[in-house]
Amino acid sequence: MKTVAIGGLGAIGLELARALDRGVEGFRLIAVASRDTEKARAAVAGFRAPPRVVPVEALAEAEIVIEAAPAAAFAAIARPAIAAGRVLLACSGGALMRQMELVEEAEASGARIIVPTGALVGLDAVRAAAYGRVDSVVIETRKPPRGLAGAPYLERNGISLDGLAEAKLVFQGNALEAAEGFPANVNVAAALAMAGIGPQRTEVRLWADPAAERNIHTIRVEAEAARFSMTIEGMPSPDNPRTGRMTPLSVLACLRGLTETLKIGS
Ligand SMILES: NC(=O)C1=CN([C@@H]2O[C@H](COP(=O)(O)OP(=O)(O)OC[C@H]3O[C@@H](n4cnc5c(N)ncnc54)[C@H](OP(=O)(O)O)[C@@H]3O)[C@@H](O)[C@H]2O)C=CC1
Ligand SMILES: O=C([O-])CC(=O)C(=O)O
Repeated sequence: MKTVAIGGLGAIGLELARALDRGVEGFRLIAVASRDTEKARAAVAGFRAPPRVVPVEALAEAEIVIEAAPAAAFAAIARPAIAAGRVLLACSGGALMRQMELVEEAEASGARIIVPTGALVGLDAVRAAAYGRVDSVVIETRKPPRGLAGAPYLERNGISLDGLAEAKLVFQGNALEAAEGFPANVNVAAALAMAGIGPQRTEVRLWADPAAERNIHTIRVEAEAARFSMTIEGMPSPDNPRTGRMTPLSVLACLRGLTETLKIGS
């Protein structure tokens, strides 16, 4: 049995905690941390085996630490886990991409940092293609306006999405600029950039679309070995419209992949 701890109990973290409590072969949830300790206690109170509610630094007691908190809380969860040489599953890929010195720290401590595919599709193909020449990687994301509300880039540039009548291209730039401007929205772009040709060369286009009922991500890759495009239309989570329901499922698949005898896909 590998021990697991979760930092953040929102749309992703609570789903994962519930799934682990129902039983995921080979893994046992021992601790959780969140911003509001009382809320966290109440959330896990009815569990079959309630995990301890601990401060974020104590999550590193577990062999596997799942980070599922806002980007601003990423380092507080990641650093102790990395220092203790743990396996860190990081949902806030954009935050990681902006603090890549953590990867060097992990190398020194023997920790591993794993970014699940999350709400995206096709990172296996992107990683494989990146062993050869890749000419371009583009991601186009389309979300209902409520899934983008409050992003720092929109506020800084005075872009209002209220009463939007048709789809609007709200951002075009590289993955680093996107992660800075939309920390709660473009973790998929960050994961794509880290899987492929890096944040400077990965192009991001972000649309607010009042007709969209799903979070739609299309990637287009031009590489020497292959040209491919893939689209995923994720159902927004009922708890947080910015986050797709695929994300906790992807983290579960990633977790199982750490130990399963037969593992399909890279
Ligand atoms: N890789 C991917 O494909 C995707 C990644 N994400 C990213 O994953 C992360 C989690 O997303 P999601 O579950 O939707 O987010 P939510 O906003 O639904 O939940 C975040 C949770 O973190 C808690 N929290 C807030 N501050 C802290 C803190 N300082 N320390 C510990 N916990 C804290 C919140 O507590 P409280 O409720 O008390 O505030 C809440 O329980 C985000 O960074 C998001 O952008 C999201 C979607 C897809
Ligand atoms: O869930 C999604 O569609 C993607 C998302 O929010 C992110 O990348 O942060």
